[in-house]
Amino acid sequence: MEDFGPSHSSSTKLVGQKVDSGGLYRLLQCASKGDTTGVIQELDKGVEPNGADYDRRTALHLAACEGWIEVVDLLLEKGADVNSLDRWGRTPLSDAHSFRHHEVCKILEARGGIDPVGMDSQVPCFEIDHSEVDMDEATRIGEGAYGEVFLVNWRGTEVAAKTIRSTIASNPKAKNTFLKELALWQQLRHPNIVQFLGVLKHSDRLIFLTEYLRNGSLYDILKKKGRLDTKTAISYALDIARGMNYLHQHKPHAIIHRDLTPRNVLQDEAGRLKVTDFGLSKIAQEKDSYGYKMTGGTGSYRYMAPEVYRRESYGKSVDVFSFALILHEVTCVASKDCL
Ligand SMILES: Nc1ncnc2c1ncn2[C@@H]1O[C@H](COP(=O)(O)OP(=O)(O)OP(=O)(O)O)[C@@H](O)[C@H]1O
Repeated sequence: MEDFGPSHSSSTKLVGQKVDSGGLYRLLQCASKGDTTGVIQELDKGVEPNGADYDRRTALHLAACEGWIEVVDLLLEKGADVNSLDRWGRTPLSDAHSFRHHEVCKILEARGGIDPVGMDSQVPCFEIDHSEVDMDEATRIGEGAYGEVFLVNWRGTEVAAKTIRSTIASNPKAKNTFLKELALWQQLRHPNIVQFLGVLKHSDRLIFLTEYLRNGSLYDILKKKGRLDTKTAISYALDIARGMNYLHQHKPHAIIHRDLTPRNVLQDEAGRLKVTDFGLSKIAQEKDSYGYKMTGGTGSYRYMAPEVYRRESYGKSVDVFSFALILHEVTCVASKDCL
């Protein structure tokens, strides 16, 4: 996907002021793709190097996350703040540490970079003490195939707490697979991927926290609005494509979503779409052994490539199939009847 135009130019909240949001988004996109020429172009146009997206992620965070040495050097040269904090309290060095980009770590450290989250960024799955979240005060948001979702308060921020059904959590093999998927999710950082925050430890239930997206799912949006206008549809398509591209480009192995549906695409306050729940469907596909229902009950079969339910392939093509169907629906047919 080559178009790096603004996601939602009129509604997006940006930390960097005095620039059009399109310029800032292009800078962020170029930084995350290692496009040095694009970064220079945007900075030359006057885009502020410390501008940030809604999650307060700067171009330096994104370049450090991906290990783009040249872009990191360039941004620092142009005045990027080496210790800017994103919404999760992470600096560019925290991200470079997490992804083991040693050269980038050295560059950032030489410029005074610090990593406030320290070893937390290295652990396979960030554990949060259950006493930090009062589940008795939780507000139920909804329910999916794996369990209920609640709105809770964690460290002064509203976050989503996803509880996993006891039928799954009590099965050691299923629980283990779940934790492995969460450990992978914990490593991911992208503006179009829902941010995983951690697993509650010492809890009698399996509960994990993610960022809370107050506008709900694309499913809710389509149900309410029906077919979208072209501009919105393109902007949504780009958001999903960027998130999916990030998953598919993941090294050393591509991450295949397997359950990309409008219900698994959520919208933040700024109007940006983020993909969630990737990889977790792998567990549901082993439904027979764990005895719980497949997500198809809420509409997943509709978006599922034939090779998945024939259990022939779980490659990138299955996500492309789902993506194409979602695109078709948001641009052509989305109506209350088809959802
Ligand atoms: N991070 C979140 N922020 C806000 N709402 C959320 C979040 N995660 C899930 N939800 C809402 O909670 C409900 C249940 O979500 P969940 O992911 O458990 O199931 P689902 O995706 O709807 O269905 P399935 O599990 O069958 O795919 C949905 O309505 C979704 O919009």
